[in-house]
Amino acid sequence: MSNLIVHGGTPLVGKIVPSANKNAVLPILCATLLTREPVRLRRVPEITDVKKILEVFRALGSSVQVDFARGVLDIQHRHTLFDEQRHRLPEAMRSSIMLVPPLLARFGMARIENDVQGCTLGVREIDPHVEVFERFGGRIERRPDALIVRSNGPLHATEHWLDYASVTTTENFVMCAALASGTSTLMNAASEPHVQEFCEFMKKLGAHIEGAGTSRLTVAGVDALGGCEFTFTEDFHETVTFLALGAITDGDVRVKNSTPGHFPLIDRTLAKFGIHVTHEAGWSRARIDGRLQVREPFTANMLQKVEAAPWPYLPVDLLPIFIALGVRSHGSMMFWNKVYDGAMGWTSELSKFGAHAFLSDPHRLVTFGGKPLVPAEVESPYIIRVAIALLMVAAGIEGRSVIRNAAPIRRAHPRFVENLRQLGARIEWAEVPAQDPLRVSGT
Ligand SMILES: CC(=O)N[C@H]1[C@@H](OP(=O)(O)OP(=O)(O)OC[C@H]2O[C@@H](n3ccc(=O)[nH]c3=O)[C@H](O)[C@@H]2O)O[C@H](CO)[C@@H](O)[C@@H]1O
Ligand SMILES: C=C(OP(=O)(O)O)C(=O)O
Repeated sequence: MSNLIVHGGTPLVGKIVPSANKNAVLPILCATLLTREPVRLRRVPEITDVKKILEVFRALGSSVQVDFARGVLDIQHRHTLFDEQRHRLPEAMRSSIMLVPPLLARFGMARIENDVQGCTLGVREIDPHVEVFERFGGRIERRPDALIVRSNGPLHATEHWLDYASVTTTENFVMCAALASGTSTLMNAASEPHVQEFCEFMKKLGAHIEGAGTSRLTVAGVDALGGCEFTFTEDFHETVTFLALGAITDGDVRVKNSTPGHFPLIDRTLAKFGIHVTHEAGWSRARIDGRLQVREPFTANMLQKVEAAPWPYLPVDLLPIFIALGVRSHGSMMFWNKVYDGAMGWTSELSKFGAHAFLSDPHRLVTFGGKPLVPAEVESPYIIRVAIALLMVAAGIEGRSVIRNAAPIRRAHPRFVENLRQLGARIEWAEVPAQDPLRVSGT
């Protein structure tokens, strides 16, 4: 088990260049399997999810050359073969499901393990994905441990309207449509920055996509996709994380940011806690005047609130980071997770720091911030952004805290601890043997 030991209370100061967004990198890696031509990716982050997908590609016989120090990946799926008996898609990561369209396109069959769940945020359906595969002509076979998807020959174009704007289902739709015969249309498509970045990459491969960044996508199928070079942009999750870490420690952090156009709502949400963000000459900076303070709404008898939902709402993956700010800020704030029904259970851990947070229902939490906080040993669930949120709270409290089970951070953020140390944090990883569940405490 990987724990983080944090000696908090030090203001974080300095400059950070964020890594690439895991949720753009992973679909793009999966999409490379749609082409037999060489692809070069730059700014590839050394994170565990990337390594898992690259292992799969190597096992399939693809050529994979990666230099994480330079962030360069050269990949070519020319002599690639998939054998359903031998090969398994990685479990414990949602992105595995995005290997299905390229496997279907290349080998006419794919297999989805039952555990492609990723972060434990509550129910994460695969039904919208299955519907998309079926719409394109895929046939589904249910087995006890997996679903098998098959297609005879190329997929055929389709029109589809999603129940909700699902990120990975939209990416799967685009991958299926890119090589399907005819023009496909998706309504209620997801439009997150990572979906836009993914569509940009697909266009570089030669896909014909219109409407990226909107809720209506049109994809005209082509016979084959080519190779390309592509450079990942900075991860907005990491940008917000470092800005918020600067604010919660009363420091001054500047973060490189080439896409300030994605930030107006994020900035306004930070302003609700008294944090003022500026974007100048490619760098973002967060400052607080005095102390973290929840801004009172003008409407009488209403709680100030942060609502997270599919883009262009505030991204749900940022909610834990804002909850960390909520327990530090004076005043009350309501957090409303409109996406997941099981993403808030971890908030009971906050009481170990002396924080007051009330879970009203599975979707809504109220923080009563500004209480005196104490260092603590807390347990992170298997949720990347929660491990970070707990670390953020600890970083703002003088004394030694421990975040147990913080390893999920390595799924998305390379050199995270090194980056924090560069800003002045006193933090280190501690590898400890996992506890035996049968061992009674004290024996
Ligand atoms: C690899 C990747 O890109 N993962 C991201 C992707 O996951 P992923 O693509 O799995 O997330 P979805 O957009 O499908 O949403 C996840 C779940 O939320 C529920 N749901 C979602 C939206 C909605 O309007 N109604 C609703 O009920 C559904 O149960 C769904 O299964 O998008 C999520 C939502 O931004 C992020 O948390 C994940 O980090
Ligand atoms: C929930 C996340 O990832 P995944 O969908 O891969 O579990 C995340 O990136 O915060």
